[in-house]
Amino acid sequence: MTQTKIHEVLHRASLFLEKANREPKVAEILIRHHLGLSRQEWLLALRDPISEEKQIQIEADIKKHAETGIPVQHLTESEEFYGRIFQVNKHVLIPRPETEELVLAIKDYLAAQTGPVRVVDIGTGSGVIAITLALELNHAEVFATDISAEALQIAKQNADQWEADVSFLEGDFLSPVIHETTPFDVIVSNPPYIAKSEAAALSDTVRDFDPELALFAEEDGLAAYHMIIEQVKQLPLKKDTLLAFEIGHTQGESVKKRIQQVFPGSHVEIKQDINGKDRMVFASHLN
Ligand SMILES: C[S@@+](CC[C@H](N)C(=O)[O-])C[C@H]1O[C@@H](n2cnc3c(N)ncnc32)[C@H](O)[C@@H]1O
Repeated sequence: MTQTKIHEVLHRASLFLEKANREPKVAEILIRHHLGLSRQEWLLALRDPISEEKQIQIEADIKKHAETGIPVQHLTESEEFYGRIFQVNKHVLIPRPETEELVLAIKDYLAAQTGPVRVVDIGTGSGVIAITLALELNHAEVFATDISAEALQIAKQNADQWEADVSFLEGDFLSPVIHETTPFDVIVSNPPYIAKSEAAALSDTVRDFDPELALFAEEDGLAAYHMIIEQVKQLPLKKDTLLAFEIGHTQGESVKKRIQQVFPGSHVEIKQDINGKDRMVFASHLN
């Protein structure tokens, strides 16, 4: 009897997902996960036989994903961010590629800085922004807050795994660092920014699986920005302190206007992502 090959399972699973209106690429990710294959090993292994036991496990996950929309990252409990694998679970937002662009833009902003930098990441979730900045910047002192104790637990595990030095603090946006007396160089946040009214239009993969706390905000999705901007006013600031937000693509002008109202004379720039959509707001000269 000829044994089933990996590429045959891939073909079958991809077709199944396509018919279910799901992304066929998920098949490769799940098969690699179950077989413990890296991207490099994958191509070489495609013609290898696969055991019946593994086929059953893979098919069960493919079916679950097709039927419920459960994100592949929840099945593998991991996601790559900025070239590193991070643990994720139902308590944290699955990190998005747009947020990698935010980290890159912050690195660019700090490129000329030679000394140590102080960073606070607000609503850290899985910790990807804080941990990546701690690892990518020279001599960074990094703080990260979240209101979710469960999210902070995952963030701490990720920091331990990557040996990143980050102080994680539980609390409301900037509250845990509000009494700091030394100014931050970077105040960064990818806060919840989706309006509740948009929930129905979201894909089930997002709406039913990312934590509500990570997705939705009042005031048409702007409430978190408003609260954070008010809190920034209470912090000691330097001229080149950067306030960096990830935003929903329609929110740039509203967030910019609010920053300029609270900090007249500030320099505020709306930045686009790789798809040409407004995705970040960077503000400096806040004092
Ligand atoms: C959009 S997620 C971003 C997660 C992570 N920074 C990322 O970019 O993948 C927003 C995060 O803000 C947290 N959050 C929501 N409300 C908060 C609040 N009032 N204070 C602190 N964190 C909050 C959520 O728990 C969630 O982890």
